[in-house]
Amino acid sequence: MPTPSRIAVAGALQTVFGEGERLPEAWDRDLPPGDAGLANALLGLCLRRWGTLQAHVLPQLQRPERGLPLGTQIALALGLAQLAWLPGVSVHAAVNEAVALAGHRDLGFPPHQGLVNALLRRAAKDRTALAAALDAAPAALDQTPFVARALKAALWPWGRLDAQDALWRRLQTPPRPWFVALDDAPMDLEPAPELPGALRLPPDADFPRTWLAEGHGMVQDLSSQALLAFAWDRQPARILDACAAPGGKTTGLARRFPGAALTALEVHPARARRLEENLALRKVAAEVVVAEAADWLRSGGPAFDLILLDAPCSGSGTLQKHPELTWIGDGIDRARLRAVQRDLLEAATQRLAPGGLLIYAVCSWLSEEGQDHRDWLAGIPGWAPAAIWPEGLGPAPGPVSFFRPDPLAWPGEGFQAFAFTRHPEP
Ligand SMILES: C[S@@+](CC[C@H](N)C(=O)[O-])C[C@H]1O[C@@H](n2cnc3c(N)ncnc32)[C@H](O)[C@@H]1O
Repeated sequence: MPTPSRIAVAGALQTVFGEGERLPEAWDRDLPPGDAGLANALLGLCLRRWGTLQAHVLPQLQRPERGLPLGTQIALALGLAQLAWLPGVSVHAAVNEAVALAGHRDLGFPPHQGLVNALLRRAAKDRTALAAALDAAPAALDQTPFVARALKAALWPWGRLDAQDALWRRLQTPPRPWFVALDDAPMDLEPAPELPGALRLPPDADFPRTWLAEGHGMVQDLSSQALLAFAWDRQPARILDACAAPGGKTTGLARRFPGAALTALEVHPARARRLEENLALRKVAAEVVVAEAADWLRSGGPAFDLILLDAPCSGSGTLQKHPELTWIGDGIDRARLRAVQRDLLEAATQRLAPGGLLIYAVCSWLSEEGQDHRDWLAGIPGWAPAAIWPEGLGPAPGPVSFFRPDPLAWPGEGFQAFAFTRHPEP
């Protein structure tokens, strides 16, 4: 029987390659801490190097043109990744676990247990040579049209299309998370040099699961933390977080504007439950409403002084944290997303108080998900761009009303955010 960490990784790979779905947040939640570390490392390697791993196997098959069932591909990817890149895993464990996985009725393909055994034993004869051969494979094997589009979109505004290889190399390294401390509970974190207030784990420190689970802090990407440091000197009375789960930015808004009445909308009931749990854990007072935001905004009610629209998006800026997007990104219906984003933005304009601030954000590099919506709103009479470039990041490289960090200089997620204010009625 394979260990829980290998079963969890194989299940995650089935989700991505079998069902074409994103991985759920905290996909490793049920694993003990020691197992979760190995599982995350292994899953990251399999996802980042999936194309290379499969290409390595194919020429060794008698009938490569027939390909392999997914269960066999997964067992081989797990075995090869451990042999090549996880020297702490013994040959015995790497091979036997993978063979056992191949024999798993739901996750593997039992008729290929012998094949998996033979291919992995051959690879295990020289682990160094295996790693060298895999590392010498062309980067293109691990890319898809979605990746190519994301890289170009990230670099084009900076006139740096020549830097696609450099950016891809960064995206292929596992990210080190950033944290926000919510109280004084001790935790061995160090200030992140990129942004005042952002924190990082010292190298080799254990992931602070208990500290997070007890609500003393949260993981939040640097770009999201920077967004919440936007320059605005008003104290809003009513704030709406229109797309709120799992509540990272709701928490940030509550901390920044403690006196304001905060409403958090979320369309998916399960995600809304998660939002409520997170807010309760962090002692954030907010009214959580389960509703489709555009409908809810258009259904009438009082205006808000500040609306944050952290819109659903392709996530193209999160490839480093979510390597599975490489393989499912081409299946994302971008036209539908664009339409949803525009609809949400239009609905939000109907509920902003005169003089209020409307912030739109996406963790995507694609212009169609950010810049294009900004250009659209700029053409609507009565709306004016407002500063959003985060205080503490130094001078903005472009308009202060557009937060689009340079991907070659900024280690946070790919991000586009813009702000508009509504002119008071004449
Ligand atoms: C980018 S995530 C928000 C992340 C969140 N702001 C945070 O910082 O933790 C977008 C969220 O909006 C929700 N959502 C998507 N479409 C929505 C809609 N039409 N109305 C309300 N919520 C929506 C998604 O379920 C998802 O939880």
